[in-house]
Amino acid sequence: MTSATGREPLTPDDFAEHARRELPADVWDFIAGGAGRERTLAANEAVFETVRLRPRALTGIEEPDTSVEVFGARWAAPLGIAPVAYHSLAHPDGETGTAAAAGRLGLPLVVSTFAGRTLEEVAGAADAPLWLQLYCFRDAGTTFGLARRARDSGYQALVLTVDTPFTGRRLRDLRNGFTLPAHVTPANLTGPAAAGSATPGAHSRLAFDRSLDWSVVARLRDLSGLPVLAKGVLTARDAGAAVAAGVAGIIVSNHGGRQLDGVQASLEALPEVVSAVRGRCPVFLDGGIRSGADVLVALALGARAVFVGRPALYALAAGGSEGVHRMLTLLIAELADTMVLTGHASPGTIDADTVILPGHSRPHTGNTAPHAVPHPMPCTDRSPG
Ligand SMILES: Cc1cc2nc3c(=O)[nH]c(=O)nc-3n(C[C@H](O)[C@H](O)[C@H](O)COP(=O)(O)O)c2cc1C
Ligand SMILES: CC(C)CC(=O)C(=O)O
Repeated sequence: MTSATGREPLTPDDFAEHARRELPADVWDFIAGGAGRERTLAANEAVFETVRLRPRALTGIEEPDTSVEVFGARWAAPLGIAPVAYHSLAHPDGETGTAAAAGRLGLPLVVSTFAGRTLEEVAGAADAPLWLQLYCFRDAGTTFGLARRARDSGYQALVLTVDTPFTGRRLRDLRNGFTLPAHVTPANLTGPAAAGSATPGAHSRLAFDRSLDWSVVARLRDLSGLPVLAKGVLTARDAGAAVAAGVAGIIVSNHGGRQLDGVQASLEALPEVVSAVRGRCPVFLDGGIRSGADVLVALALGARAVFVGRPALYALAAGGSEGVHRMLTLLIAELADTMVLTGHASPGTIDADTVILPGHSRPHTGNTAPHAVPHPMPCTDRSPG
């Protein structure tokens, strides 16, 4: 697992560079790409560059405790792996390799509806919490069957993806005529739900249920007995609807810039959602997290924890299960260092005063409660005027 410069990867970007060399060009494009002109994809990472950290001196913290509690389970850090389809595209270890790596470190994995391994196989490989991400199919029996299987094999929550009535216009895939290699199939789908899945974009338009409304949250919760989170919320309005529908948590996400190009970066949307939720459920974030400092910034703006998507596949491509273990270990170590240097012995104290947002020379004062209503995040649009 060495990079182009012959060195061990030290950051998610190093893993990405390695993956780019390993993977066929069309597979790289499927993973790395976004919708439309990829403005939101770029903004997800760029927005973190605009936030400044505030150091603390002589705090006496020797070893910070990075762990957090989520739905009664202890995670080793406020960090998990986002649902990403087909890990076997990146490496034969697939989702079982990712689950084993995350599990060894005490970090959760959200398994995609489009996993290349069965839910039961992944459960057998994991020692840490598993959540199942759900797409809802026109064939409702498929969706509810997945939810029941998740409950029966020990998954701790369902993550309903709410931003994808069909997949966004991903121009790289359209130009490449992308189809999945024959060995990569959705192991948990059978019958009409699986038909045509080798072409993800076209398949989503045929198979996904676009008639859904928020009442599906209660149906999924009642039949599975599991907490249901909504993934893909970016506005106060949708956050309010999600809470009213009874979600146990919200994941602020724009699907890694793969759905509606032009929407806010996830971090930009986070304060609005946190304010609207008013502590009624935990708020999580994915999109653009590429360092331990990024994790801390998201917590400072009100996230309980964050998820990484592409970095998991890049690390898998670079070194299989061991690669994922190394990438996650590096992120936890960076987070721990950043916590010491900003004066936080545990994630619970990381508050809005830990960061300065663009356009501000000082942090907002008077807000020292952890995860309290944070600053508004100004738009990072760099266009003139
Ligand atoms: C290749 C790929 C496949 C994805 N598959 C799914 C999926 O099956 N379900 C889902 O809800 N989100 C899916 N996502 C979105 C991720 O869950 C997540 O929102 C996004 O990757 C986070 O951004 P990041 O890649 O910058 O960390 C996928 C993302 C990628 C890159
Ligand atoms: C197979 C796709 C529907 C997975 C997905 O959500 C994505 O590619 O963003």
